[in-house]
Amino acid sequence: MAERRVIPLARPEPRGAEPGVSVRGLHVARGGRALLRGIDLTLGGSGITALLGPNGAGKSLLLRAIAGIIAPDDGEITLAPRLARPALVFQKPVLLRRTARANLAHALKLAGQPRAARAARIADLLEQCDLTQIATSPARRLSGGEQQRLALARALAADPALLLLDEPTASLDPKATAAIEAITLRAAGRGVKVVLVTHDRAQAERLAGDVVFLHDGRAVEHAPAPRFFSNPASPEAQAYLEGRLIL
Ligand SMILES: Nc1ncnc2c1ncn2[C@@H]1O[C@H](COP(=O)(O)OP(=O)(O)OP(=O)(O)O)[C@@H](O)[C@H]1O
Repeated sequence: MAERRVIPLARPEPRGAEPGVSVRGLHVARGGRALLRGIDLTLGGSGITALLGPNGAGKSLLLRAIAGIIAPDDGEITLAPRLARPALVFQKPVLLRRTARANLAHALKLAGQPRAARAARIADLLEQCDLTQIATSPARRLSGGEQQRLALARALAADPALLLLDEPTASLDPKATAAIEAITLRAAGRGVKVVLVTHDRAQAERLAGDVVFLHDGRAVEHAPAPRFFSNPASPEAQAYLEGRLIL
């Protein structure tokens, strides 16, 4: 009989041994400028990894490359088969100009979910993301936080094993941020691998099991979060964590 898993609310620890995302010699250039410059990384198949670093470091580009929506100029990215269909959530939610429920119905249809199963799944997603009360509201009338919860619900519709979040709370207030963080932690608790781009060091401390610090197109450091925050190894990360500009 299948074992039922209890969903922990605490920060999930990375299971380091299980490979998830492998990035080898990744280079991305645009307009003759090298933007990602030889990134080598191995991320575990579960837990939350934060991509942290100053503006322009290359965090979003790396996330998009992992998502497969930008092509490397050199190098390769390999996803474990289980993670092969990632879902991506942007800072500014991209939603259909229809109700919250219709947005989820559309996502489920795209995910190939049989029509008969959709209603129950929509109810589940609305519940998970605290959207049940506003299911019939037009998405464009929702607050920023509600729209982002809907974007997350839509991303979760296809039951992805890899969730890629690009600054999902950057324009949200603390309460809305807390709601997004809770959904993220619950997803990770169910075994979804999360890669989170954030500017917010405190958010990385709250959520992440491991941190990749990027600077100037390079992954300068990759460490377990407690070690990264208490004892960063690279001068760049030390400067960043002390609030100094890295020139
Ligand atoms: N399509 C593009 N063409 C030219 N330059 C680009 C393109 N996309 C990104 N860049 C540049 O690549 C660098 C890295 O961008 P990226 O968005 O990945 O940074 P980031 O670390 O996510 O920064 P931020 O936190 O400000 O979003 C920046 O200097 C950016 O201006």
